[in-house]
Amino acid sequence: MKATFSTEFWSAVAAGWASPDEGAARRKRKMDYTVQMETLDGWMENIQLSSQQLDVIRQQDNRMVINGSAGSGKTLTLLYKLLRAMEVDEAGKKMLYIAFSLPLVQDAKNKLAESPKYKELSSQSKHEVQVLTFHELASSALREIDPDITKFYTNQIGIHKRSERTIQRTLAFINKFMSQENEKLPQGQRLYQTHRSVFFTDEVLWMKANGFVTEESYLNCDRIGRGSVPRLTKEQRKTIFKLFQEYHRDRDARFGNDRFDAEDYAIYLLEKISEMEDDEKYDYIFADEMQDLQPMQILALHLLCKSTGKLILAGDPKQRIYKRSPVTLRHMDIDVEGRRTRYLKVNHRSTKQIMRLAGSLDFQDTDNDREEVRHMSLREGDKPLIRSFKQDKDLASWLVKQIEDLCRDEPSSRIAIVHRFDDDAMAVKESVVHSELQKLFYVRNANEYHRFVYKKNDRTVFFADAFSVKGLEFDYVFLLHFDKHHYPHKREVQKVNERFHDDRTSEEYMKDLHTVHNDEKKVLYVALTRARRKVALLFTGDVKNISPYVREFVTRDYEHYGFNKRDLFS
Ligand SMILES: Nc1ncnc2c1ncn2[C@@H]1O[C@H](COP(=O)(O)OP(=O)(O)OP(=O)(O)O)[C@@H](O)[C@H]1O
Repeated sequence: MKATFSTEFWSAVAAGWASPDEGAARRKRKMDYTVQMETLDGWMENIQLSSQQLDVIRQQDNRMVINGSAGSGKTLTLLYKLLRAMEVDEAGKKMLYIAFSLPLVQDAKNKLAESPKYKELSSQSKHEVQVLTFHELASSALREIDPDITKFYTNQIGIHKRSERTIQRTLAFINKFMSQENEKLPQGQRLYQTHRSVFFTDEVLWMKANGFVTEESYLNCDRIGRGSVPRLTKEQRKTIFKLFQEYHRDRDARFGNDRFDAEDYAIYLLEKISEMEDDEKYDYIFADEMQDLQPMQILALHLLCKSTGKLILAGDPKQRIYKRSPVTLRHMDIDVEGRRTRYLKVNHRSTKQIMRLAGSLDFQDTDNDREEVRHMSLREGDKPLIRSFKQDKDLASWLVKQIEDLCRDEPSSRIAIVHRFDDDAMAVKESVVHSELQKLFYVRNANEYHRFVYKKNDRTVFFADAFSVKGLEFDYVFLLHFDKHHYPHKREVQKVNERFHDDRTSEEYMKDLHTVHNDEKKVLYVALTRARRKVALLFTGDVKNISPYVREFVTRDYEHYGFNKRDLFS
């Protein structure tokens, strides 16, 4: 495979997002009446599907989106759709279930393994069923391109978790260019100093995530998701595109079989799909957490379906915690208009009190052009608690006591401490809370989630960052860092401030800052909605240190301790 992306194929993609499945995707919705009266009881233990979930499971469209708030049963419904396809379809079908991360793959596999229906159906070996992350799926295509390739990504890598390898090599490349070549360019094509470093890395990966890998498509694209500063003129875009090509040539020459960036996976998979015969493709693809799949990944899944195949996407735009994109499903010719997009409205995970608090966070979802759908929760519970502590050690001893009590009174409950150290392993290790917890409990990270099987007196707590708890659920969530440095995360605010230097009054600055707040509130929303029974938001310092997002909560919706609610608004 050449370093440059094949112009012919990618121009066709960018021009019309043409799909061989055009006819099939427009096919009329058909209800399968044969099992319409079934309730599918007993397929999974302790699950009685709602009529709305049943309706979605029975729906037969070739392209479908299952939308719904956190905890509304999207994953469950998707798994049931897989089970139902296994039951009703004639033998020999190829079925693929895509989960967002390795822990979620394992979680889906566990749920299937525990399902009496799956046990029955898989023992018949009627179909070929795979459960994979997107990267696991795509790495097989890359192996064909280069059998000597040594390293593979198997997990989804998003904007906040760039691979170090990719960052280092893009930075080295752009820094060399800026110091040696930039000045030699004609004035208009020269890049600004602000185009170096992280800007270039993000631009390259964004281009690949959205399929802007030919000059024409890149020069004409709408740079949604890239912020307004630093500006990039059309002439400068030409420079960036040349660098984009040179970066790949340079990378391939220097890194050989260790050359792929995570965003290349979808691109190469798409090129491979364009050479595939229909019968090599899948009859069914079910993809969860679609809001965080990149456009090229969704396009690859769409094209990886047989012409008569089905692609079912499940997701919640409110939980999108990675970058926005100019490429929509419509651009990709994935027709999910009308009843092909279904909303699950009842929350089966969190209590009314948790959802009320999380639901009052005010953020927009620019991709969600549909009217807001109201959701309801079934269970009542305690109000969330917001609590301040003088110092970390006070917070740690309170937390230890709470967890001690829970381990004694409700030994089978799952407990998570959700932090914002993100990928900073050193910060985790050095944190007072983490070291105090380690003295008394088994502290596990999110990757170990699927391996957690309750044993009496197990004393397990999960200590995980707000990104890696995505898609997981716990009975109790203790959210650390509910302060102004972490919600919004100061790293994200700093990035915007650095881009604008002293000019923090411009409209563009306000727009980019607004985007940061929007994304950070989604991170908080995801973390809060992991809790089934109760959530506590904790911070240290006085009330001035609290996260500004506290003001979006209705004061009667939470208990508080250590500060006065009136001081929040003074
Ligand atoms: N009909 C039901 N009966 C009992 N439990 C249910 C039902 N539907 C969903 N649940 C449970 O509710 C919880 C949330 O379901 P699920 O994980 O499928 O939601 P989700 O919409 O995918 O959530 P998220 O967007 O946060 O990942 C799970 O524990 C699931 O088993």
